[in-house]
Amino acid sequence: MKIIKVTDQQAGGKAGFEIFKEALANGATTFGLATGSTPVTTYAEIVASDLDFSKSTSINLDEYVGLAADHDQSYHYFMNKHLFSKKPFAQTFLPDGLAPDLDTFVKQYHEIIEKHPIDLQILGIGQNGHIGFNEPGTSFEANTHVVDLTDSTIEANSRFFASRDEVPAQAISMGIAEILKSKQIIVEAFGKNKAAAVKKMIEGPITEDVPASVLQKHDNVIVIVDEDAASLLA
Ligand SMILES: O=P(O)(O)OC[C@H]1O[C@](O)(CO)[C@@H](O)[C@@H]1O
Repeated sequence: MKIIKVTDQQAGGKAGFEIFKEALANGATTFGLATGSTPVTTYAEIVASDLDFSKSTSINLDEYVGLAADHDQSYHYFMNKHLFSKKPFAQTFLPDGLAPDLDTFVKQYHEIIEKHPIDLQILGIGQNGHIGFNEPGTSFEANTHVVDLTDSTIEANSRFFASRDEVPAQAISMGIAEILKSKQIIVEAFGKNKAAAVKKMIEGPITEDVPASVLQKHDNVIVIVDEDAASLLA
């Protein structure tokens, strides 16, 4: 893992942007995208740039089950707001939170990922070490699947909802096996509340209890951390 330490999330956004820019220049066509508060500065840098994604494909990591694309807490809404409305891609794929048959849907999403190998995947990390919505205990062999969110994730994400009760209990997430097939991976983490998860991801044992620790097995991972998120590293 290559580690880039930055002063704050703004600088982290610039560092993430530079990796997107280089990947695009080197011919990357398919980008795996994440939501959450972490990647917003990278997306803002992309929006402010003259980079052209109009021939690119994007595939998002996850979506809440039960939220329509126009719900203001859905990840569809997030992506349109922060990126797609201002920087159009040729085609974008996101899990359908309202898919009538989730079992069929997750298989179809897996086929989409197989058909469009991801050149560059951006990830955030949950305080419990989750990547995408792959919670602790998720098999490293898993492909796209339906996840029961843990209390800690529901609690962490409740800050975006009017109340904790409104946070969906389930999500659809790309699986760890699919994430690991990405040619290059960026993990961004900012703030003290990510420090323990960052330490376990980089220095801890590789264990399904800390999903992000599996990234130690990938040969092209760049971790972008601010001083707070890096504060527990050796
Ligand atoms: O960036 P945040 O809001 O801290 O969330 C951490 C991670 O948890 C998720 O919200 C769950 O998918 C990811 O999108 C994100 O990378």
